Amino acid sequence: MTWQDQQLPADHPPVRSGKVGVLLVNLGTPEAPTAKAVKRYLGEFLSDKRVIEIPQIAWQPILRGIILNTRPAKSAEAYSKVWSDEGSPLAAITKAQAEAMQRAFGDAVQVDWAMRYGAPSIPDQLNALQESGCDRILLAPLYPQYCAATTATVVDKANEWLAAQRWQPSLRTLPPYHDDPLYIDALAADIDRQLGTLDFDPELLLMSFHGMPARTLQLGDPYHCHCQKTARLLEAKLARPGLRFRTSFQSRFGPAKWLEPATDAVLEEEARGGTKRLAIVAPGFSADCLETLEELAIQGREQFTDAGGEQFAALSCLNTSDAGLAMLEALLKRECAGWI
Ligand SMILES: C=CC1=C(C)c2cc3[nH]c(cc4nc(cc5[nH]c(cc1n2)c(C)c5CCC(=O)O)C(CCC(=O)O)=C4C)c(C)c3C=C
Ligand SMILES: [Fe+2]
Ligand SMILES: [Fe+2]
Repeated sequence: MTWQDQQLPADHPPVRSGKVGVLLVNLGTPEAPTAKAVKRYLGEFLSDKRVIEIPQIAWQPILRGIILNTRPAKSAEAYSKVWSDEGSPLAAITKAQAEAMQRAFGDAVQVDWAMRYGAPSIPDQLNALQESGCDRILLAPLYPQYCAATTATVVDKANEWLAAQRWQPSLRTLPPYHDDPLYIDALAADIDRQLGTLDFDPELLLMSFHGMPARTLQLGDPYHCHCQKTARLLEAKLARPGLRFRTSFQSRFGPAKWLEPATDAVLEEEARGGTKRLAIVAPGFSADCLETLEELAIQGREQFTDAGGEQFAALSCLNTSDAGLAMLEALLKRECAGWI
């Protein structure tokens, strides 16, 4: 018998049950498609030093004086076009992914989800996991391609929380999975399935990844290389006669040079060059969100057809597809080796 098995005094803090926790994390999203909610969200997101890598003393006046007074209204309008009954697509899909993983793992593991910016926050969800008895937690940033602006800031936030704990749980982090056969095979299967439902045969499959400032490549961020490797492996897996592939980077922000080619420029160039039928996919996004549902599916279609393109399809992200959930379950279970 250990001392923990004996009668505990009434003022004794709770003793943990030795459960495993899994926390799925994605970027974050506003609470509502309103300028006020978007302003709060962008204020937190764009104040992150991992996202905007210029000295805060120079950046904060630009952010508070210009960006947060102009961008929220425009972004809120875009969000309102994709908002669902369950709220922001990014949050709703991440929640559904966590619920599916909870069913797959069963009672021995507690699965939850968090947003890096906005709610539910990483510290709140880590507290909840710990309170429900988890002493081992797998932190899973749902970014296949590692990027300091996404993956690293999730780990930073969790470490900040960890630093404030007397009794820390053991923490593991899901590594980037940009070239993992589980991921490439899931993408290929789901893209193949979706291409089979189209009423046209695309000439081009454009693989669009979220952009980053070009200088982050020189600074040693592997993001660009991870995207290129995903694209190369996916192309090899999906190759078929008559289908060309291209890779591009979307969602440019600010005046600095970003990774190229830009998705909007490629859509226009392809249409002007005579491509009539195009499908676009965003393999770097685990869940559909503003950047895929509005920027690609709505604006992208307009850019392509305005420049002479005729048929356009924006494919869904892995979301809660069979292939996507099976991949996620396999990745997470592998990372929990020795724990469950
Ligand atoms: C998938 C990886 C992502 C990287 C890399 C990334 C870098 C990055 N993003 C911005 C600025 C914005 N991104 C916004 C939305 C957004 N970004 C990602 C993912 C990555 N961003 C997602 C999943 C989303 C969608 C969120 C949603 O609510 O659906 C936005 C907000 C929308 C807007 O106002 O346009 C901004 C701003 C920077 C500056 C950056 C790297 C430096
Ligand atoms: Fe972004
Ligand atoms: Fe590279």
